[in-house]
Amino acid sequence: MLHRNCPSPSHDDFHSKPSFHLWISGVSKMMKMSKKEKKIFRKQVRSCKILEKHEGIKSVDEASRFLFIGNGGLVCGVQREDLMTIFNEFGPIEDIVMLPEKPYSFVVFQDVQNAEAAMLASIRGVFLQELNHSFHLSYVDKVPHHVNPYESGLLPPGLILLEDFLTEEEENLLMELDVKEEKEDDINNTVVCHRSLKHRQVKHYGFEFNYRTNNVDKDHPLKEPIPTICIQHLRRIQDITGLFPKLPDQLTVNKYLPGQGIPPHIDTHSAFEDGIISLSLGSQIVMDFQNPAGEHVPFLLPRRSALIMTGESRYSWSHGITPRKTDVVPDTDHSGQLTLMHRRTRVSLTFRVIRRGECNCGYPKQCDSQQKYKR
Ligand SMILES: O=C(O)CCC(=O)C(=O)O
Ligand SMILES: [Fe+2]
Repeated sequence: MLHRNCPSPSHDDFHSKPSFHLWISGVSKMMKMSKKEKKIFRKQVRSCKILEKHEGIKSVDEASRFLFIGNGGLVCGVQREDLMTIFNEFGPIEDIVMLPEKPYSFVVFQDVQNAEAAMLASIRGVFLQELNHSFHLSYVDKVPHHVNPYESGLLPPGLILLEDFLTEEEENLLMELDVKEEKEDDINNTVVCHRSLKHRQVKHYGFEFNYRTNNVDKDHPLKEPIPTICIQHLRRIQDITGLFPKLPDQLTVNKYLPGQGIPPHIDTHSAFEDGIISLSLGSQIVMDFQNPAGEHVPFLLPRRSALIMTGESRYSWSHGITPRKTDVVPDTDHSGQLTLMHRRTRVSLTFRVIRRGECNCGYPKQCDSQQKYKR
């Protein structure tokens, strides 16, 4: 089926003839363009030129499964889940390609008919009307090569993931530690310590973590130590890994609603020993790691898994969770395809061993103990 897609203005009759026509969906239906439609068309032409300049990809007249979404990129404030929500209505999506720093993205449908339906809707101007945002759609015959970030082969050294570490029953029991409504008598550090941070809710056991100083007051333990229900799991991690000669004595419970995250950080060296454990309850999430060279590694933490950061991954890579409602993760069918997953409420239990004395790790640049003596 032929569509009048995104002609280059040089051979286009757009400027020469005031009224021109558009082919739609193979139905030989000619549409006289209104002033508004012409404006959209002009923007579409502009978007296509940007596409060709940036990616060397030309729009094509023939309908295809690949849709170029001009004005639909990350720098336009469009999120993957916006595209998913909008375009999923037209049929199953195989891939969404969003490139960092670009004003466009690509939606790959499983079937060409679905792309045609989306194109037709776009011509009718139905997208993002409520957000006062218009997309400029064109067919393309390929999408830019994008490296699957999960297949880069780069992994933070020292990172250990124990999948299916907890049973569903154990997960449910541990969820009881969830950050509940704050109770008046609980919040002044006497029993346990609750805090509502901008991006998530936290609760501490054993020692309070102070987010202003990024450290703990080691001389003032909280009255409530790590709950006994956790100890069997910590012992199991001890057995499996051979690590943790001393069991963790500090626990932070983080509760993330979909859309919430934690900024990239390295847990303060002088506050905690090597070996940081994080149990994921209620939802999988992608944790972003970054090394000092600036290389990013997204790392999927499945629900009911235990993550253990040791050595280089603990001391010199930062970790964080980007605040968003979805994650792009490898498909469970191991096809190498990426798929979009909606986050649910995630409760994480982070267990750490309070450090007594200074840190003398092999990563002085990231070590507050060792930087202190340099000043
Ligand atoms: O939520 C998590 O798994 C990690 C939390 C974390 O990094 C922290 O509290 O320092
Ligand atoms: Fe952390």
